[in-house]
Amino acid sequence: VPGPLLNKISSVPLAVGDIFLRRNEKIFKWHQKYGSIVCISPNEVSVASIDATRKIYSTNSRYDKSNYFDNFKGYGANHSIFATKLFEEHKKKRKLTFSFYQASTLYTKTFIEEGIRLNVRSVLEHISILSQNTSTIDVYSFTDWYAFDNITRIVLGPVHCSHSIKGDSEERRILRNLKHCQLWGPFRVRFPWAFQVMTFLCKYANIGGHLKAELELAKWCRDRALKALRDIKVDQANSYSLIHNLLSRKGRHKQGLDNFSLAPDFIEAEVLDNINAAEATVSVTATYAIYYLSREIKWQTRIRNELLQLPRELDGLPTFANINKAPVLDACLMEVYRLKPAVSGRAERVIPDGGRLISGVYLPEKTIVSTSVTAIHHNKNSFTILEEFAPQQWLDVTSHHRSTMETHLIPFGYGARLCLGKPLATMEIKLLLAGIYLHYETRLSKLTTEESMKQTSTHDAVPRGLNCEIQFCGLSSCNV
Ligand code: HEM
Repeated sequence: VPGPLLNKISSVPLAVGDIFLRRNEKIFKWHQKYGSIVCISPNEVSVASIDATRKIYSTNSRYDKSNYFDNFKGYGANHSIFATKLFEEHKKKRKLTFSFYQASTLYTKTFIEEGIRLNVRSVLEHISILSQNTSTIDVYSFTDWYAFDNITRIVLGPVHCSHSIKGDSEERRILRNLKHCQLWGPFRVRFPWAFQVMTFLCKYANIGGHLKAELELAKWCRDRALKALRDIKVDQANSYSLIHNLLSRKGRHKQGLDNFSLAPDFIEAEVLDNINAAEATVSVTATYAIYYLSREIKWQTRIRNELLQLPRELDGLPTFANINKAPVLDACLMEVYRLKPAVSGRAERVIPDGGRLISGVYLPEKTIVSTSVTAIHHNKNSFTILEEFAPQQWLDVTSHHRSTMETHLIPFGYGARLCLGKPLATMEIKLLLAGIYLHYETRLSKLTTEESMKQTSTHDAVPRGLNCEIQFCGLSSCNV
């Protein structure tokens, strides 16, 4: 396999990339130098073509996930859908929540849209109050609360969900600590023992409280899930939530599923995993969207003009069905997905028995392979503008070229394990951006720099500065 000689005999170069949170950048540079398949570490290979991606991730290929996903075991031995490594076991489990998260379900349940719209209103109130007293607002905080409140409502139901946008709370503290914890994630994965020792020492020195954030979130989720499980009446038609959905399947032996997968332990693991999967990714993406739009005012103006043409509901927002069809907003989001995919780059799979031929190179069984999302998103045969935020390339394009671009846009993964939350994430982000840009013009604060917004290769690819200060100007006072 092509690649730097050192990578073939030592994992140090990749480990350095991990520790300095630059894994994705490093792998992309190796691709630029050595081509579409590179050795990134002994027994680890990265690919940068859609053909290879299809071979690795498609349903027919049946590759298992790597041991990296053991880091996401929910509680003890319980593997959620995301963390289940074996192809066949995953296939069975995925059926449990697949239909719940499909666009055809989510986009037709008024309960879901209503809940998200309420949270958009809460964000707008938060901005309105803060902008009277401060000149800039940290967008990365409220997008985080927003994403958390949305997913907890969908997973736990309206009674047991969080309300972190509404006021300072235990949840806000946990979320703040989780962000800091992200920066330690790659170190924890590389050196689990060193991380444990560090956590132990920090506990005694009474510092580094954020290192426990994942445990705190797990406890929070378990407490709420247990309450929700106790309170839910399965026959109650209007208690729509993931927990309700999983419980109402229990005992029905639908689709030949094993009973074990519906044990309360599995449900708890799934609750934690879905909350984890949805909170940071949506928040990071929405934050980068507001960042780019604040840098390029002309695009927020175009979004606003487009939204102003749409009929509004009583809460002042157009329906999601209409917002979702707005082309400029869509093009801007596509560019954010392309430039700042909220993923670690570690969608690792294991080459099955007998080995496989990938990109013309034979890879022996048990080799770990993954696609470099950064390399695919910077493919010059698919995208005309590579480095800049360029929504126009999604608008001024033939349908044939657009479909090539869409094939090369993979922030939600690919194939058999494509993100289950893609429709939900898109709905949340578009409704939030519509709410903000119908009421405010946003500008970059001097505190927000390219350096502070540099994307790290942490599990959810957070911005290095862990905040994003933005100026909000109410439209009437801005004369927009
Ligand atoms: C912009 C936001 C999001 C991004 C960029 C994103 C990205 C991803 C990616 C890349 C994967 C595949 C990982 C792999 O193949 O190893 C994935 C899986 C998953 N995501 Fe998301 N995600 C987002 C939002 C969400 C939301 C809102 C949910 C809500 C529940 C969610 C739930 C899941 C689940 C359950 C899986 C596991 C699917 C499986 O293994 O079958 N994600 N996500």
